[in-house]
Amino acid sequence: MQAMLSSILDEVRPLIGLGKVADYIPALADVPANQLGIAVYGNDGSAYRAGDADTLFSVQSISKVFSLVQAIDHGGETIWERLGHEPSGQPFNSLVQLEFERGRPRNPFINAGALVICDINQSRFAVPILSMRDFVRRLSGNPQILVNSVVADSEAQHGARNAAMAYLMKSFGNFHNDVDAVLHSYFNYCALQMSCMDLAKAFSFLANEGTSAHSGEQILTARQTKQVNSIMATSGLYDEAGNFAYRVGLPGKSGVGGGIVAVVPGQFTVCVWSPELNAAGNSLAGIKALELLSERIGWSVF
Ligand SMILES: NC(=O)CC[C@H](N)C(=O)O
Repeated sequence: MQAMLSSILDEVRPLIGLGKVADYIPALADVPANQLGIAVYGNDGSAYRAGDADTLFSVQSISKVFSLVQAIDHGGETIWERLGHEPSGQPFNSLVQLEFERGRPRNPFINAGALVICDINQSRFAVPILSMRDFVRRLSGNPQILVNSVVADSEAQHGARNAAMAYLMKSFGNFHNDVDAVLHSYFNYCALQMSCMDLAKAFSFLANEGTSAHSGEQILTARQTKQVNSIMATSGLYDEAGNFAYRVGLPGKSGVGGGIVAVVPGQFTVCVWSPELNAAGNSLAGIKALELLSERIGWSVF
């Protein structure tokens, strides 16, 4: 595995320069584009890493999985009264479908759906940002994980589109808390800083029927785990979810910080990071690395 990860990084490195680092959040535009890392965490506790696997980066939309798991943990099936679990076929920050569908987002991994999930969590936790931080620390086994407030503030200053989605949903009665308060939480969740290894460990319960492979803690039931993985497989990469299924064939979740986490159920989780994105806002070299990995291990969920 170790040799395989190093050779995959060597093969995808030439793609650096062909994508574009996210710049609509100004603090992300400063991230050096030539970084590349990969980490694997096995259900047997084995850990493998190559490249910049321990460098911290902004998790961005990967945090949408943590928010969803918190909401399921509290509300179970009732959360689906507020949003769907269908692919959207639209960019992650699209407003068009939301108007047509009367403020009910297609799924929890596009921004509108994540904002509804954050609204649900806002009603539950006294200090939602601290609850999230502690949850992620527990999931990853790393008590040092922090939010980068420079990134959160930078996004808040350029957050008009997310605010528009939240207000549109409020106009349809599908948003219960103060919009600014929920946006503040959402931007802070997105600005969590983690490494590939932190994220691979944090997602390990999704490869292990709901139980964290490193702590033994049950996070979700096996049935809920199947459900979260299925939404990752159908919507984790927005309007590129079909292409990701076709090329990689694993449940995955991306973020505009350039990270992608993928789950090999029953075996391991993998996180790859390369900051340059393709037109859909997903890591260009990251997708290629995962495609090579799934080919080499000869395994996919399809
Ligand atoms: N796809 C992403 O990672 C988007 C997250 C980003 N914080 C936003 O709301 O636009």
